[in-house]
Amino acid sequence: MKLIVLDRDGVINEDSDEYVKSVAEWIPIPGSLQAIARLCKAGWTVAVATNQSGVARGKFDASTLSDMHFKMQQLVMEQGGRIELIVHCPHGPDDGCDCRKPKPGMYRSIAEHFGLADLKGVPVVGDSHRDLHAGMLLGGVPYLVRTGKGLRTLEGTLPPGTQVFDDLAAVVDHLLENPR
Ligand SMILES: O=P(O)(O)OC[C@@H](O)[C@H]1O[C@@H](OP(=O)(O)O)[C@@H](O)[C@@H](O)[C@@H]1O
Ligand SMILES: [Mg+2]
Ligand SMILES: [Zn+2]
Repeated sequence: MKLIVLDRDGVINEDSDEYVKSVAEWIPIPGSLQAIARLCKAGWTVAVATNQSGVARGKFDASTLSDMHFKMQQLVMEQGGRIELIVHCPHGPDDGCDCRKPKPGMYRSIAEHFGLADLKGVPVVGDSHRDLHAGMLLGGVPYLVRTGKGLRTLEGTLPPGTQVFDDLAAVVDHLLENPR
């Protein structure tokens, strides 16, 4: 199957160092919703894996997060696409969970959801090193975008084989122009 796993904040929507705390603060990055729809129309299955420590930090609650994801899904569907699965980690850095990136728990759950043993060859798109590292632990192919925290991430060492693009739309252009 043509599966892709996207980070949320800084890839699909604008990120904030103050956390994205409300539906109103959830603002799509130009071209990202259309990019997801283009993938879907080309037969791709789109999943999202997102750290949401803002829940553990008390910045917003699970219901608000769910409302943000309803908005994201609705806006993608308005473009003719659909996000098949959204997995999030609500925990904080000190909670010792298995799902907070860079741990691979969310990516493992996504693979299991689709009946896959791993994510070998699956593009994993993120704006932070932890997104790429977590996806690669399951065999994912790393793509960094310059949106969100991507430019900051570029200042550090990237995982080997990481391909860098300006934004999600550019990643999708590349994937659709180079069918595997
Ligand atoms: O990029 P994804 O995984 O979709 O979501 C990241 C967000 O949950 C937040 O992650 C936080 O990291 P800490 O959780 O505080 O380390 C900070 O980087 C925030 O600026 C950011 O909005
Ligand atoms: Mg991010
Ligand atoms: Zn977690």
